[in-house]
Amino acid sequence: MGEVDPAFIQAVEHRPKLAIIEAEGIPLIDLSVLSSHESSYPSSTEPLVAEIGEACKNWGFFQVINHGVPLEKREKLELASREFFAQSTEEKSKVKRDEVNVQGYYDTERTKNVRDWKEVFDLTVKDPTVIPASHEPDDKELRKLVNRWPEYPSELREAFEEYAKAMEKLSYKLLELISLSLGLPEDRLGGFFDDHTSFIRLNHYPPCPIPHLALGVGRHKDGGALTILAQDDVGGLEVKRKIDREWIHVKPTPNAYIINVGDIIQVWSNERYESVEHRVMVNSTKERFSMPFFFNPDHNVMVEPLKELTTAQNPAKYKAYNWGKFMANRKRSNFKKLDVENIQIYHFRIKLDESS
Ligand SMILES: O=C(O)CCC(=O)C(=O)O
Ligand SMILES: [Fe+2]
Repeated sequence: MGEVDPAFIQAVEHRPKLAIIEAEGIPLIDLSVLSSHESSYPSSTEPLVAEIGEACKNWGFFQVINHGVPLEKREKLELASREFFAQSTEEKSKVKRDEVNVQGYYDTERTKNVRDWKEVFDLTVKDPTVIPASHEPDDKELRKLVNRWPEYPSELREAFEEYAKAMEKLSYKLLELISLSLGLPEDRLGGFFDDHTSFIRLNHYPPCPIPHLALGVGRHKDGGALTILAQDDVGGLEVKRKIDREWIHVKPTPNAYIINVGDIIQVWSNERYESVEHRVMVNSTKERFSMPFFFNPDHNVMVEPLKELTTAQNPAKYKAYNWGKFMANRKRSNFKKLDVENIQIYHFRIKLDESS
């Protein structure tokens, strides 16, 4: 790439600092106590629940080890992803997303209207996945998202399906632990996910000639419930630390998953837990691969603070909003550069004087 498209250039205040400051990182949590039991939570899991609660409250992010996901499943999909992205643009474009079916390959995503230095391939976990056809509140039409499978590598489909199953299992476990950490029954949140709209994004961040000016993904918060991220050993993910709002590097830990609570858990918990801003740095020599699993509820779920977590002294901080419409709105603005601001949960935030 000779001349770099100015659409990639971040505003001065959002440019990354290339020197990595080694600081206290996000918590590392060992899930091995879970493998000794299957369905109910004996008292031996209480310290784990407390640890998860603290991590969600203080960071919104943590890493897990001994999570029960077989390494081989992850490695198979990582390999298939590398093989897919190594093809020519022409080949990859055969499974390119379009305005009707937003699943597939694309290399022009923008975050807050600045282009991201990456290419991605999106696949829904349930195939097909049903979501509203448009973001218009009165439009009741639904649309089926179907996955586009590339011809090469032919192993991608099976690798994806196996990995997605393992991610589903881990996300239900995490959801139970998060419910318990909020003082709720373990099965309080699972019902929102019967027809979940989760998807996996395969990310490829090529080497970048201007790593001090561009980002792999600009600063953002994840809009869904939970994200489970597999990153390779290159590094580049940064999380905004809550205590001082500094960008903190997330050091790769072999075979760990990085978990973060998304906007939906922020709303359900009435802000006991917060969805935290993060971004991805790129570098001039190494390409990087990552695979986030976005755990999202059914499209018809109305997201609002859970009644058990609100009181007269701590009233609901959000009005209810429909997840499917929220998602349809986001997908729309991903696709085209629009002048309007991306939909955000603060658009549903109740101002104090309205609620009193
Ligand atoms: O690649 C990464 O490390 C994170 C990507 C991310 O934050 C996202 O796709 O939402
Ligand atoms: Fe993210």
